[in-house]
Amino acid sequence: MDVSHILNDLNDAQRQAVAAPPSNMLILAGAGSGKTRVLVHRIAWLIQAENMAPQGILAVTFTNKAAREMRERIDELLNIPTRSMWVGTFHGLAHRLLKAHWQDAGLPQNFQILDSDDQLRIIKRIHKELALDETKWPPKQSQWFINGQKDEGKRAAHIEVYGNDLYQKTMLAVYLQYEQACERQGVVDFAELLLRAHELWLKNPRLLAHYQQRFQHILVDEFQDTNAVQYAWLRVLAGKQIPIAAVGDDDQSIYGWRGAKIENIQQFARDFANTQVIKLEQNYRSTATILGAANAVIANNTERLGKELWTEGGEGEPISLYTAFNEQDEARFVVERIEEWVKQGELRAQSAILYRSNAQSRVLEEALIRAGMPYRIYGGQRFYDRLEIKNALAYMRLINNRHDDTALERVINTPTRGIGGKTVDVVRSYAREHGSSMWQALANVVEQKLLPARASNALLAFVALIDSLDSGTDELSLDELADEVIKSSGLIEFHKKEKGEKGQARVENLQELVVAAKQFDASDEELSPLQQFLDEAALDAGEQQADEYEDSVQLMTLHSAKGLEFPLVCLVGMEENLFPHKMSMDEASGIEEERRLCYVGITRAMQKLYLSYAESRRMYGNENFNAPSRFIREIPTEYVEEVRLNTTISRPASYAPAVNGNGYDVPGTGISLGQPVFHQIFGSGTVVNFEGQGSSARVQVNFDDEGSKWLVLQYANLEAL
Ligand SMILES: Nc1ncnc2c1ncn2[C@@H]1O[C@H](COP(=O)(O)OP(=O)(O)OP(=O)(O)O)[C@@H](O)[C@H]1O
Ligand SMILES: [Mg+2]
Repeated sequence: MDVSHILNDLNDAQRQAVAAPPSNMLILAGAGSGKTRVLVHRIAWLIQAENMAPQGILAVTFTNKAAREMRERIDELLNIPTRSMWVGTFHGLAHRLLKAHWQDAGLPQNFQILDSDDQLRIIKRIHKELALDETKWPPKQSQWFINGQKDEGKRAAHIEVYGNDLYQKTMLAVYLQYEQACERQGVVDFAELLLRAHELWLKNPRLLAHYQQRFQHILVDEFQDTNAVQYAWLRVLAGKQIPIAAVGDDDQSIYGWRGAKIENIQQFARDFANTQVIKLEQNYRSTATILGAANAVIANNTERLGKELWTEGGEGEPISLYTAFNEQDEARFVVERIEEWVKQGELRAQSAILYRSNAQSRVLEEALIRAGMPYRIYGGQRFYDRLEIKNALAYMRLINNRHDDTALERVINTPTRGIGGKTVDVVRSYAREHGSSMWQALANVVEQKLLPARASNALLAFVALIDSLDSGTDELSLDELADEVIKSSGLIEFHKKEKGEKGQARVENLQELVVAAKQFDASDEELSPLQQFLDEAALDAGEQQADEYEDSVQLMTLHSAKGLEFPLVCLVGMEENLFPHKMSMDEASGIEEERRLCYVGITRAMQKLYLSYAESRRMYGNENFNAPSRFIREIPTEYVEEVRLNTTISRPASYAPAVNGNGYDVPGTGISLGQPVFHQIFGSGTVVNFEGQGSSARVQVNFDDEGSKWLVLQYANLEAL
């Protein structure tokens, strides 16, 4: 068998890594040096040259998308079926194991994955039951505590409270109740997936032995961001016999806040015998200018293992730096640059806008919409995270498992069907007192006449609805069921009646769910298609969005950009307090993690990089005046060119009479573009456009929940926020 093609297009160091005899290996190298490429070629090599069976390969990637791409690349290189290969994220692989061995893992067969919203909902309820004051004990803090403990491999039973520490005592009480609630409902949160998968090895030596025989090689990408449980899981699985190849870059460790441990890199060579350490030093991704800037920024970090990166690539264009007047101006600038890019015949999909916080996306999205430019948010408000989709899925979850209280609470009165908060309270307390699910409690509460007749009837109607939907599941295909659910539940009618674009979008999303169900490929014969669909929805969380195939600008947070590359990158919001983030500034290690995030951002760019910051920025309803980010100063000036534009926005300081639609202030009204406002009916939103002036002025407001509306200022009674 000719294997030479697997070694083509690799440099010497890469080739050495790809073709090495199977052994423990650590590839430690900077961004764009071909780590992921080496991993893919290594797998192909192991199969073709070392005769390993595809099912002997276990590969861990950082996202589901990366897993799909890895499989495709191997298909291309080898032209053999790779379905039996295990490729996925830690969470995906853990889920697969738990589904296959639910009994050994102590889980119900139809256990559900709990996403972070639903997790918070359960924790809120526990806080209520424990009568914790929400201002003193924010549920988010408990959520953070619980997940942090699980990431460290600790269950409530493992936690010792020292002395009379009120914080620890309280957190432990919440954690204990939370464990019970999850157990009762048969739900598993993200951190739990990993923890259970790890315990599965420890509790079932025979099962472990089975997988140790099956897998002949383990490979891990983005190793610098593995947390304690993930590392322990790998270590136990690998044992002394399975070689493991890990690739990573300590300078790109950006999930410390979620428990990732850079130290795992140093630990690796100690824990895995005869580890061969390979360094890759040539960058193939970026121009010399971009690489020079990235190297200069990261050089300011003290805690580094130390690596060199060089490129044969040319100098390329300078990095452009734009000082925007405010966030609207910044968004407009970025969109114009991308328009220019597209005019030169380039693809939109080759351009990316990267930002530190999700909340920054809205203004950018609005500017893109105004310019009629398709865009896609990668890893942001994902399809399966959208409210209407989660509601529809909750119905399906309830059909699948009546004891899923979280799903029940979500939809019992959505859309409204006369089951008020008080009724739900009665059902909830009943369930709690009797240690039953809410579904069981429903029947008892009605039977024992604990509620007024009207409330009881409403509950009975709800029970009948779910039962009748369920009775159809055997005959209906998955998409027919989804269609039936969105119709019979009243969800689609409800959103149709909602006015504005948002309602329309929600209706479209629900219809899209039926399409998704139709396209769904239920491959596991042992589980019902519904169960598999729900699992996939919860796990994949819509990394694949509806418009994936349309040529669109890519928007994402810096965290989601890891491992990706784009010819054109716009890195926005380069301001102190925003990036580096305010929350990180108290500790040196926090700043270093932000700097690594900046290094990740810069090194995503292949040809051209734009940096921008806004002198004033409205976020979360406040106007902020932040200094330019320190990371800008850390880039040597020789790489940077400042952009000056004739901006059409006049600054309030040098107030000039505004022209319709062009100026900043709406003349004679005290309202300005970009201003957050509140409307009695439509809620909060932002002024994005206007016509006329004074008492005849009309303004266009983008409401957070109600979409965009034109309002006559005089009658709208807008409250400036
Ligand atoms: N020997 C090579 N010849 C040509 N191109 C290469 C070579 N090695 C890598 N590349 C290209 O360089 C780019 C970066 O490679 P890759 O994504 O594997 O780097 P990485 O080290 O995984 O980066 P990151 O740290 O950002 O994940 C890719 O476009 C890849 O195809
Ligand atoms: Mg990579």
